Amino acid sequence: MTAVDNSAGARPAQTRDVIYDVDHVTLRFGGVTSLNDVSLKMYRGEILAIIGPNGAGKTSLFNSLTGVYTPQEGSINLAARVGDTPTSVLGAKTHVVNRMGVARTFQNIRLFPALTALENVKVGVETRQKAGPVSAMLGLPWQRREERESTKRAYELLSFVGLTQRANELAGSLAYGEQRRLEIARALGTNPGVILLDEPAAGTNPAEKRDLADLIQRINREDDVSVLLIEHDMKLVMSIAHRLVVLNFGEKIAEGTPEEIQKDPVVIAAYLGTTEDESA
Ligand SMILES: Nc1ncnc2c1ncn2[C@@H]1O[C@H](COP(=O)(O)OP(=O)(O)OP(=O)(O)O)[C@@H](O)[C@H]1O
Repeated sequence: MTAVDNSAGARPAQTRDVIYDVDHVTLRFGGVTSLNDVSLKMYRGEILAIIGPNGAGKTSLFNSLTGVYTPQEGSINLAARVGDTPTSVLGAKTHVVNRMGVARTFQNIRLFPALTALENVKVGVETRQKAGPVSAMLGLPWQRREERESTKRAYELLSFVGLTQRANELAGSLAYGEQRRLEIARALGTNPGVILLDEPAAGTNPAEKRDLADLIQRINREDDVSVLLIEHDMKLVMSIAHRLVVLNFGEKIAEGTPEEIQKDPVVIAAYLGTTEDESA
């Protein structure tokens, strides 16, 4: 992996503009506590990674941030776009959280395989438009204008993720790494302030991982979208994240820069499966 300039990490600390404010969140499923009193802040402009061993609670956190789950305790406030007033996401439906400026990709790719790459991105873009099926059928002038704008924006996004040449191919026929990038393009189509990427590098080869690392940094710099990332590939995470939050057994055990996290004995013990006492 090439050396990466993480200096943008200084930006959030200066502005302290909070996107997500997670405060003392606890999420239980029957007897299982998947998040235990977790607090964290995500700042505008940053690439923040959530890491931790299997079952640590990373996906539970993503699901709580996007309205899929409603934690029993604590609060989660969101101000995704510049100037937004912090608003609780607890109890909000996922599509409402999306409209509040949060886009997401999933561990298991969720494209429409029988639609073209272009059509998949247009689905994302059109969630922001006002035309419904009736006006689309009637072909009203503003509806036709929206259609043109949506096609133009979808082409821009395909170009941004390097898939212009694939625009008219079925999503299901694209290579795995291309599908991952297409999912990101579709998510960006909803014009988010923050994008949540759930294991974007899963199943990709080393060249695809490098492309992905580059793409995530471009989203953050050129498109000015804050990025929250779950990723098991430590090399990738450490090369692009400004900050990391580490979960283990549903609890936040550490938070800091890649350099701080890499040498944190509590984190090392969690990944090696030992307790501090055992490793002493
Ligand atoms: N819908 C659910 N019902 C019951 N238990 C759940 C549910 N979702 C998550 N859990 C439990 O919560 C805990 C945390 O799971 P979660 O999927 O959030 O971890 P993770 O860090 O994302 O793991 P992985 O890296 O393996 O994806 C696990 O014990 C899991 O079994």
